[in-house]
Amino acid sequence: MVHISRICFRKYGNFVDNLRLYVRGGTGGMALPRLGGHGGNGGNVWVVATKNMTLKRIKDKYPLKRFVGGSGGNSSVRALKGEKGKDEEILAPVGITVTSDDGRILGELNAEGDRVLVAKGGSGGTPCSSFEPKKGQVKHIRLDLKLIADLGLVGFPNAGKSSLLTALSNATPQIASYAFTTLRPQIGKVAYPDYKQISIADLPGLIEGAHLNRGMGHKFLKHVERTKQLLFVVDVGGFQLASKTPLRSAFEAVQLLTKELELYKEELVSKPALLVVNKMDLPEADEMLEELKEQLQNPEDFTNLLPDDMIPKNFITFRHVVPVSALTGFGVDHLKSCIRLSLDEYAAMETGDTHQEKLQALRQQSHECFRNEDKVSLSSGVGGTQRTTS
Ligand SMILES: Nc1nc2c(ncn2[C@@H]2O[C@H](COP(=O)(O)OP(=O)(O)OP(=O)(O)O)[C@@H](O)[C@H]2O)c(=O)[nH]1
Ligand SMILES: [Mg+2]
Repeated sequence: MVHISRICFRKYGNFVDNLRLYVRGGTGGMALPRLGGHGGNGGNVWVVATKNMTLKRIKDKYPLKRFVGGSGGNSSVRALKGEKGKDEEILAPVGITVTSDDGRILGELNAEGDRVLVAKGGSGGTPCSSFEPKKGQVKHIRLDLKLIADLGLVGFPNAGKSSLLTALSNATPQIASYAFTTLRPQIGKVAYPDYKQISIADLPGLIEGAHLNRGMGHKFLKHVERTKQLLFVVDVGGFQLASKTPLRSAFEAVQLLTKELELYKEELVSKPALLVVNKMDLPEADEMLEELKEQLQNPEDFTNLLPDDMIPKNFITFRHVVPVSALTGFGVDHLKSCIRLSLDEYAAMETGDTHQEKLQALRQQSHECFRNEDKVSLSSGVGGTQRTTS
């Protein structure tokens, strides 16, 4: 046990998914009282989303974790308006949420080139400010990385999540027969014959009691917050963490995972989800699969298998239940098709929704437009144009 925790510590130490930084906008420049000039404004500090950047690189490159905008130039006889201070840019990876120390969200970096202003430079001195410049904003900010992937793998340790990602994608995650092999999230890309690519995030295994900070706790669940769908993976034969902990069947594993997600953030459970039943090459796998399917038909009838406080408020209805063997490749192509189908359906629904929303907004706008026209014509007393309502 000690051995495992030492390994966890060493490997996890390489992965940084949040960082606290000191930022300060540049001070404004002095004005020249004699000639009534204006000092230049201090430079701003921005966080800018860039490709191939990691929080670890920021940490290594700037050990002081301090970013300050340039000072504004003083006004002089040659230039009555002082030059603006240089902006400071913190290059950060895509997928960052920037928050202030008190938890207020300052902005999100969802695509390359997105930028968030984190500290404004002080204004330069002017005759109105008695020629005195202002200091820039000072803050501590937090950069919080949440992976952006189409699907997130959720499962107990050893269920075969990383093996599945290897079978599906180009990723080469670490695979081993002990729990907690995966210690940091990793993304794999799955390619389709029509060149469409989708991304899947492999996460460290959750265990029963993660909400009580057991195992890796809920630490990594933030990485499935932004995924479009969830891919539950269970071992058809169930899971037992240690000889002293109960053996959980595949059905129990599904419900315990659901409850852990619910305890982390209830919205997560309403994401579309697929269930992968792995290790179908094991003896008696077919019988166990049948039993699981039956239990999933009427989950309420089997809640007695779970501890009272671990019964989910709502049972997930999976869009697809797919038996596979990551080891032999059985069912993997079918799973690939189901994933694609589910994502395409979801995208079509979303465009349908946005279409409806846009239509609704347009209707609302034209409604308001007509109402304003009416008001104008009434207040001006002009008969104006006539409109027939349909
Ligand atoms: N028989 C059989 N074994 C499998 C299959 N898939 C994975 N395994 C084995 O199960 C063990 C765990 O596999 P991993 O892919 O590391 O499991 P994981 O869910 O990523 O585990 P953690 O990273 O610890 O959460 C390894 O010994 C794999 O070889 C399968 O389809 N059949
Ligand atoms: Mg793994």
